[in-house]
Amino acid sequence: KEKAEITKEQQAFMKVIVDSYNRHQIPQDVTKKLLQEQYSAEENFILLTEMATSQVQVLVEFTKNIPGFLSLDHEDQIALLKGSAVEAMFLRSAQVLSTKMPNGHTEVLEERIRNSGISEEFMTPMFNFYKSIGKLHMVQEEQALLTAVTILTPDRPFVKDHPAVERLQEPMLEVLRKLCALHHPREPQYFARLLGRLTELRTLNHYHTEMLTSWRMNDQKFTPLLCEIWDVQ
Ligand SMILES: Cc1cc(Cl)ccc1OCc1nc2ccc(F)cc2n1[C@H](C(=O)NC1CCCCC1)C1CCCCC1
Repeated sequence: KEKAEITKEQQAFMKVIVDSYNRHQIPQDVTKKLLQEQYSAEENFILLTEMATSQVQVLVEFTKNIPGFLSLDHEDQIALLKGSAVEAMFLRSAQVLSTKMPNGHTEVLEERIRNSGISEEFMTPMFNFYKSIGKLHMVQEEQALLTAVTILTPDRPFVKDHPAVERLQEPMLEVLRKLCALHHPREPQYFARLLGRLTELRTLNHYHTEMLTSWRMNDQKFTPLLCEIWDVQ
């Protein structure tokens, strides 16, 4: 019995993370802009760098609210942020695309993304991921916790104190497991499928530098923050 119930302290814990996630939602201005018109590859690249730059800043604020994060070794805090920022961007992009929109808007958005300047070879893995996230119909709490679980992945490059990160990730996974059972009672494998998406996310991480350098334009410009996060320039 007690295994399934979300305890009082888990509820409090989850509230901190979900409130912070909601406070830091990227305003849907990227979809509004993309729905307005098909921009050139150059304009789209600038839009991406603007959105990505603000998303990283938002991610840092969200991460600071994760209970216990700020008591981790400072270099490990940086390593976790650097190691998860791209995955968090793709996760956020997937969540934006799977948001319910008026009829036909999602199709237009997909079309604009397909013609944005990202080279063809990355479309399939990217949209496969978006579709697989969309099919999960995650509730907000699940989205927030999945983002927190992604950030607190112990085996990122340069993380020294793995056990300390695992100790923070474990309670997060426990609450997420209970949430999945609560919101998807008829899908006992839902939690496992959710975690399976994190594996797909890592493969997208693998492509990201090529996605940027192969963008259909010359001499891409990056903000200093993105040079850190995107391993470019
Ligand atoms: C995240 C990411 C990383 C790399 Cl390397 C390459 C590409 C990419 O995003 C693709 C991508 N998938 C999307 C799905 C829905 C959507 F509304 C926008 C999406 N985007 C790009 C974007 O603005 N993403 C930001 C969304 C908010 C959080 C930070 C990132 C737009 C940029 C303008 C040209 C059309 C693609």
